[in-house]
Amino acid sequence: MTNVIKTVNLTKKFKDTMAVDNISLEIEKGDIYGIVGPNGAGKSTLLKLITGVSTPSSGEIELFESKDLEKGRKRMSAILENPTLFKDMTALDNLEYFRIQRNVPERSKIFEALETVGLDPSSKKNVGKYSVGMKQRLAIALALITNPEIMILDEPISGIDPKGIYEIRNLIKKLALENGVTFIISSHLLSELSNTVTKFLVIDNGKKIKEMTIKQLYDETSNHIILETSDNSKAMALIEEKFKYGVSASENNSVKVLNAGDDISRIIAFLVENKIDVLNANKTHQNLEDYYMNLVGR
Ligand SMILES: Nc1ncnc2c1ncn2[C@@H]1O[C@H](COP(=O)(O)OP(=O)(O)OP(=O)(O)O)[C@@H](O)[C@H]1O
Repeated sequence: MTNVIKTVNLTKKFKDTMAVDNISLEIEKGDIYGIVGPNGAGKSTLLKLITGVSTPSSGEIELFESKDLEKGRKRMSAILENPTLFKDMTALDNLEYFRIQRNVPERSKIFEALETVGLDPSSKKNVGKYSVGMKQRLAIALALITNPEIMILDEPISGIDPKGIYEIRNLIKKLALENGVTFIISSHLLSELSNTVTKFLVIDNGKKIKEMTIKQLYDETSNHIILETSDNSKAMALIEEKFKYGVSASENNSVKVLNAGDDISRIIAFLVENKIDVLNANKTHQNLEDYYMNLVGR
């Protein structure tokens, strides 16, 4: 696979603050790459370094496997803060303004972009009357008119209602899958990104805490077992002794066996051999926010 973005020991220091501290990452074509971290973790600064809004104190960036960043950044579009949209103009007129400003010759691009994000080009409604979600879709349309291969969106779904989030999510996935656009999107919440990204990086105090694919996340968080048995106390004692897994009493008169998902059949068979009836046995997910809080600790 082709690396479209690579950073090596990327660092940005502001006086006493290490906003980005030695971050190395590799993002492949078509990835939807999430950057997650609490307030002040360094997410925006990292995005600004990649887009060239800010210059690194040290470290390196490669775009499309090249150090020619000026050329690479022409193939990238970013929405770092709420873009300035003209509130008393329609979506179409806003896009027309930006098309001319950005020297995009084909007028058809603005219709294509509106269609992609699901906004009606013939709408007479001024943008000032748009919901937050519609404004975000328009911002994405605006970023699309230059046909970017990389899109960088700083907190694209904050402040949007669930329906709006659903639409933005599907839009990002569609663009990644059908058009091969590579995304970097940031968020405070792992749960907000987990339905969208293919891979993510958790940062805090500018440092890389954990990088994993979404599959690894689900493997790590879905590996517990919830059991209902005819004798929970005895079941807990036997499982702990035989398998050395952590066990605890769980809600609804059940038993939770930690990180034991791969042994579910052996555990059931063992309990039955020991004359304990297993009434119910399921693998379960750890709450993603709990998992995330364990990683960042705040
Ligand atoms: N221009 C600047 N001058 C001085 N310090 C800065 C500057 N920009 C960011 N910082 C500091 O760098 C750290 C990282 O900030 P950054 O905005 O990148 O975090 P963030 O993860 O995007 O936070 P948030 O989610 O609150 O937007 C913070 O401690 C911030 O105060």
